[in-house]
Amino acid sequence: MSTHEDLQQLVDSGVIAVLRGVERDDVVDVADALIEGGVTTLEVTADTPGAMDSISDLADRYADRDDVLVGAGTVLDAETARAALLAGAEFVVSPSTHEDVIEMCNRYGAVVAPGVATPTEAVEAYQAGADVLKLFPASDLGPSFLSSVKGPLGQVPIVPTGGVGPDNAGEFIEAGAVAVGAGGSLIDDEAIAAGDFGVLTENAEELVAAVEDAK
Ligand SMILES: O=C(O)C(=O)C[C@H](O)[C@H](O)COP(=O)(O)O
Repeated sequence: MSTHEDLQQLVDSGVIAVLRGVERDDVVDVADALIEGGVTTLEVTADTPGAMDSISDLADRYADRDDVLVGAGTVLDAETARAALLAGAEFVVSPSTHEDVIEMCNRYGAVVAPGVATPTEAVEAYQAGADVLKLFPASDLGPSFLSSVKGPLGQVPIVPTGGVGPDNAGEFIEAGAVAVGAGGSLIDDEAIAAGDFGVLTENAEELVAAVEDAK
């Protein structure tokens, strides 16, 4: 798919699941459970041991699923971005803005979502070639901050991430977010350790419902 189509799909999906610290042995079960609950955009963070292998496992598993997007998160440099793209990542997310990461993703046609926390950072990242911006840490900044930023910067697609869950996702969408990113409210380490992946499906369903209701 083209960058534009991937971006559209990411936005339409409404929720980006952040898989941080999920072991490679569990990653397919976790992904299957989230997809069953309606979360079809999956970000494996690069600080997770074996992250590139996990990305590759997921990219292979869902190669025939046009509705599933696999990407990399916590990407802080161009080397990590390139490794993620080679492993099969279709999008790259960072908690901060790195021009070399944006450049690398633009070069290979992958969606890139740098992290921003101020209007100046938002404009600079968008100007540098970001496709969508991750507002981070979103729950500390709050929906009203997002709504204020969207006043003058209505053209910039923003995905709030960090502390987002079913209780506040709707407020962020109403404040102008195109989608939300969520880790902690979806991923339950105890449930994963117990092999109870149904909990993740329920978490996904709850978050998707909150986003859909607000759209
Ligand atoms: O480093 C990154 O690229 C990140 O994705 C930062 C956070 O891990 C996410 O923002 C998820 O935060 P929670 O939903 O609060 O778990």
